[in-house]
Amino acid sequence: MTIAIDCQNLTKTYDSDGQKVMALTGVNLAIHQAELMMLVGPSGCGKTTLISIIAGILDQDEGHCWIYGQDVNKLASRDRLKFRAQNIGFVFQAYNLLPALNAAENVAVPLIINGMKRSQAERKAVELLAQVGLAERYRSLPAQLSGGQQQRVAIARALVHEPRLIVCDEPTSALDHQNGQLIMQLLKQVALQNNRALIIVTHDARIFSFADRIAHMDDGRITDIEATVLKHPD
Ligand SMILES: Nc1ncnc2c1ncn2[C@@H]1O[C@H](COP(=O)(O)OP(=O)(O)OP(=O)(O)O)[C@@H](O)[C@H]1O
Repeated sequence: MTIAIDCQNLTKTYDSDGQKVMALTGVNLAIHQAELMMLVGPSGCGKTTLISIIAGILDQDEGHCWIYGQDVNKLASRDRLKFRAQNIGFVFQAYNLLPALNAAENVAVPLIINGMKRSQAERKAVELLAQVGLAERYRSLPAQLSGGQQQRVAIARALVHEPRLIVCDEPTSALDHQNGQLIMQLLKQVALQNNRALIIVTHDARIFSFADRIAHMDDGRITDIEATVLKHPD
């Protein structure tokens, strides 16, 4: 199996009002191509910090993280932005939609950043919104959508440019069972496509069965990695 993401000995300390907070204390984690890895653990154990480093949004203090062979930390900031825009889709816990743009315009952003013409990008965005069950709502502003609908827009935005790596922080937290299953089927289908990889932070036990492996985290490190026994019927 070919490795997509290789984290070695990652450490990260935050400075919080003069106090040092050790968020990662030496994380080693490898994720294979075509794999869906879930990351679970108690609040504050470092999950968001780890996936932010993997996604190139945050710098580690020590250690290395190779994404498809590229040590993103070593790239100059312009090249890093380009690498991220082309290769990584990120679903934030707080969705981070742009409030002045409607759903289709929000989803089109990664395509436009990567150089696609606006009209073509918005057409593709509408197609993806239909896949997440929002065909009728593409003209709505984020404020006109429910939390679950905003979450689905954020997921469509993370997938639209077909990135090789998709990183999701609690992607089903605002979704009911039916929409949670729909989104996981879509994410799983995407992850299994040639050479992609997917990492999902979640507390949602209803979706554990979609994982290929589950990494358990505690106190800033990975404590255990289990291959899932239960496979989803789909
Ligand atoms: N910007 C920051 N400044 C200071 N401390 C931070 C910052 N971000 C995170 N921390 C601290 O680092 C530790 C790890 O936080 P992190 O958000 O990675 O945990 P988490 O496992 O994702 O938590 P949750 O499940 O609650 O989202 C926590 O102790 C947190 O308080």
